[in-house]
Amino acid sequence: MFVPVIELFLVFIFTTLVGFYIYYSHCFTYWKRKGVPQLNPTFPVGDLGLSALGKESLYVRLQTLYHKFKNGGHKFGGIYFFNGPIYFPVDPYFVKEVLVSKFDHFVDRGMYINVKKVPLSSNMFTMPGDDWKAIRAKLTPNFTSGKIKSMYNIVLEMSQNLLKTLKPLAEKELEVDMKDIFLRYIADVVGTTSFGIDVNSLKNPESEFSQTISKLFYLSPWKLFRLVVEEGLQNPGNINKLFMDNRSLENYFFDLVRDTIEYRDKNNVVRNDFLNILMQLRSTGMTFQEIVSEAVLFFTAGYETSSSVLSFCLHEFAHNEEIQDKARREIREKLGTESSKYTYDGILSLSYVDKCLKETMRKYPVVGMLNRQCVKTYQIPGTNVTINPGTPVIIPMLGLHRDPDYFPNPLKFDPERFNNEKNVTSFIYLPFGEGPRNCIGFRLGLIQTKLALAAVLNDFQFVPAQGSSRHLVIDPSTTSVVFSVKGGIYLKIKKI
Ligand code: HEM
Repeated sequence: MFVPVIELFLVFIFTTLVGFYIYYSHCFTYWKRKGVPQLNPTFPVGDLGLSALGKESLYVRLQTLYHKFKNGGHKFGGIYFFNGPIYFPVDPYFVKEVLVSKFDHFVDRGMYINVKKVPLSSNMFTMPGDDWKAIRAKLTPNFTSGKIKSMYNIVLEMSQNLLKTLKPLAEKELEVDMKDIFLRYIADVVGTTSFGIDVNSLKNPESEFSQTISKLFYLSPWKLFRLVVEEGLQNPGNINKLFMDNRSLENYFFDLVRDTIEYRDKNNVVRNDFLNILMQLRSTGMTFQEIVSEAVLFFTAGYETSSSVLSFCLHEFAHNEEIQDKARREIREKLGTESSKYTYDGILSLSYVDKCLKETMRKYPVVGMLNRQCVKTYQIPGTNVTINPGTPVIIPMLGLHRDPDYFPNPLKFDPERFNNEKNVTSFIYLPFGEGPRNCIGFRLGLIQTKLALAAVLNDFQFVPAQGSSRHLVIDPSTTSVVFSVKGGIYLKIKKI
């Protein structure tokens, strides 16, 4: 009696595994059956290759897939994240279809949201359809150049703190991790504008706020494992759970915002910052939970992105002395040498610095891909193929930005590419995304990076640290959503 039970059990296990394998392999025929070009997905990771094991950056992998489709003469294709199918436009015409022309078919990002279990998971970045439209409409008037200009003094004050932090390091001509310094500068700007508190992480890197946000971006292997089991990785949008499902962070931010709001209400404090704007929106029905979620979003969306752009740009300046000198000349000629007097309009007039930043964001698109989700059956133009609602879409930004057909010699840092903006074909250069769901905070992102660059270039010179590599390489094992470099970005800093 005993032996047949074991045998039966083994047969059951074997049949289940074979059945699962057959089902899983069948998933890899999804695009072929639809008549959409696909590559050679492999069991079990699909098209993710080594990036599934953290041995190649996901953005680099997507860049490889982009070239495989393009070299095969395809303008779009279908890829697989594990066994999940993803629509993958390659040609700018098809990119534009998703982001703008047929935006109503691709309104969502398909991000994980669960307001009850993970309250911070729901915000303007992640919300679907009508909820997103409503919040975007409410918040858009608060990101105009006029509103950002009214926050300029906060940015100016932080830029002066940045100089104070760098001065003693420059006097000793030390090699400094500029990514770390800029993270602290941006934490001070975005933390102050989003939460209305003096963050002070430039002066005090060990502050409670600094410690807490370092947890926001730390992802333990255990969390990743739980995510795989609970949600799967077939949809890139599930990554949102990884970041926002953290009870202690949640408590910290809820307490922080509650205390500040109570204080401001009690003392009639009005400040030119995002928190004030969100507080005013209470009259339109915005709840406390929504206020905290949006404040945390503004912080996270501006923090790693802006500090990465700044450190990448300085890295390029260090390796291109002439470009660094030309940028400094422009700053001093147009704005003088007292950076505490630089004005909002003055910063905007720095056209060469602007080109340098554009070229930085081309070479190192801090968010290496854009994502959307199909919400309405979409027919790919010129074909009978339809994309079904629920299908995720990925736009391979790194592939486009480093495509030699669009940007010859793509690893060369050449701000002159942007001399004539018309030369930069649209829907190829997408550092802030495009269409109705582009980056709402791009003005703040640009002003805080330009001002910091102007201030530090005016006072200091940057040269490569010993042994630093010419072209920054994305850390393959990173779980960060931004283009993240292993070991920081070290530069030697000298007083001028
Ligand atoms: C240099 C700095 C920044 C870069 C490179 C950047 C880049 C991006 C990109 C690529 C997207 C996705 C756009 C798309 O899918 O089409 C995005 C979305 C977004 N960004 Fe930024 N960002 C920056 C700074 C900021 C700042 C400072 C804020 C807020 C204060 C912000 C708030 C947002 C929000 C709320 C969204 C979602 C918009 C929506 O779904 O409606 N960003 N950003």
